[in-house]
Amino acid sequence: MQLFVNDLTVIDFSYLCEQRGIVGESWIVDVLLEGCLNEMSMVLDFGVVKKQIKAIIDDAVDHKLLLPLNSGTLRVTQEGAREGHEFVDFSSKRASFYLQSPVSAFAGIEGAEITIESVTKHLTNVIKQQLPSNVSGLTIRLRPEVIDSDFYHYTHGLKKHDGNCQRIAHGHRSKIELFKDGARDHSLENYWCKRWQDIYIATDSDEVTKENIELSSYALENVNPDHRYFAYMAPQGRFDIAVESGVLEIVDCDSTVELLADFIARQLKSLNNENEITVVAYEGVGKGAIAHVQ
Ligand SMILES: Nc1nc2c(c(=O)[nH]1)N=C([C@H](O)[C@H](O)COP(=O)(O)OP(=O)(O)OP(=O)(O)O)CN2
Repeated sequence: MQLFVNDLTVIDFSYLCEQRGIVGESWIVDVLLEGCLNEMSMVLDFGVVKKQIKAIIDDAVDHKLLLPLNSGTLRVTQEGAREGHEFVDFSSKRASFYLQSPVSAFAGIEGAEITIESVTKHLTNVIKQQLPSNVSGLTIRLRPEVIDSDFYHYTHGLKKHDGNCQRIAHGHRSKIELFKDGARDHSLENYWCKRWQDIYIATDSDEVTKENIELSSYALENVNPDHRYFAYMAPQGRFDIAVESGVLEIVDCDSTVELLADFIARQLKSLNNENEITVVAYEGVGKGAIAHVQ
């Protein structure tokens, strides 16, 4: 007997890519289970699938930075890091990135690159270990949202969030809808999606000097004048990141979707003073914020 739950959850995360650098991503998760019926005449209670399997998936990859463990340009070390923290150093064709975070903010994935296949394999292995004995088969399907307009991938961290969004390098794949005097403007959307393609969004008040950043000794020897430094303490621990300016947008606000919508609206208003601007900004799949400027 087979049992399915489509749209079980959305995983919002970032990953390191040798070509693209740091990439924010959102994938919808569908689950198919196979097995014989238990004493309740069920393969597995939907309640268990929706709570426990979702929790296993969240714990494994949601709001984390996924590390391609076999990439030749990745270095991971705990030497010199705070207790329970880790340093991650990575170089890509676009830029190099250096981080310190609590270990729980990272997830190592086998392979030289992060793909739907490598993450599916990772999740399948983790979930299989925790299934009851009557469940013999598990198929995980990960898929990006179908979007018929422009979208961007961004990475950020929310230091004031009391959950996993405080992690300094998690991200989203998000669409955006922009309106000038009530009319949709696809060329403006295209401009913002190019500007924020594979971008790291940092808050100006989190910027620190090189003297105050905590990174690996390798990172401190290899940063270049183009790197900017961001760090904060949050309930889970200390977070640090060095990002090159070519892949960075520094905003004058927290990077909640409300304030990103407002940031874009303010920028557009300054260039289109006569027009009423509306920004519908998504954070991942099916949720977001709307900002209006008259
Ligand atoms: N009002 C807002 N709430 C939250 C924001 C935000 O910008 N405005 N942002 C976040 C995080 O950035 C987070 O990445 C998004 O969280 P979400 O996917 O909703 O988190 P969960 O994993 O807890 O939700 P699931 O339904 O389990 O996917 C958080 N909140």
